Amino acid sequence: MLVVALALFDQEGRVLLQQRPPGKHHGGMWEFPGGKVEVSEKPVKALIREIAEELGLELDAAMLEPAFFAEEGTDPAIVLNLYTSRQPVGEPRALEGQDWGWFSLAQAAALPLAPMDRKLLSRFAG
Ligand SMILES: Nc1nc2c([nH]c(=O)n2[C@H]2C[C@H](O)[C@@H](COP(=O)(O)OP(=O)(O)OP(=O)(O)O)O2)c(=O)[nH]1
Repeated sequence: MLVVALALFDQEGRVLLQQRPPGKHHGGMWEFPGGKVEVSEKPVKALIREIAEELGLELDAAMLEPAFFAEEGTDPAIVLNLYTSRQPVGEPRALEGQDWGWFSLAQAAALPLAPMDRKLLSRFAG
């Protein structure tokens, strides 16, 4: 299964993270926004769709830079492709009622993160 997610940075170098709803897989843990790529869907299009659904932000493919990936599990194996964007995108709105925020990399690392998101975050910290 392919999942796409976005590390969106603001002008202060903080990254946007959101909290997974309670009751879902990894409920209550923090993650980069994104979601599953549908069959026959181009991954970058899936990411643009998910960001619009979750945060009300209209992104353009040209704003998205492929960054890192992580993988875990079997049956199904999950591959998470992370993109970055550092361009101003307007004010996010939590359209699915989720908590979200801008975090420095140190603040982000102190949150309870979903496992693949933690691995990906550590790539930015160098
Ligand atoms: N971001 C993230 N997702 C993970 C991790 N481990 C893991 O199994 N997943 C799964 C949970 C979800 O099935 C999927 C992420 O896609 P999603 O955000 O659209 O999932 P969802 O829970 O909203 O949707 P659903 O499973 O209820 O259909 O990847 C992880 O470490 N980080």
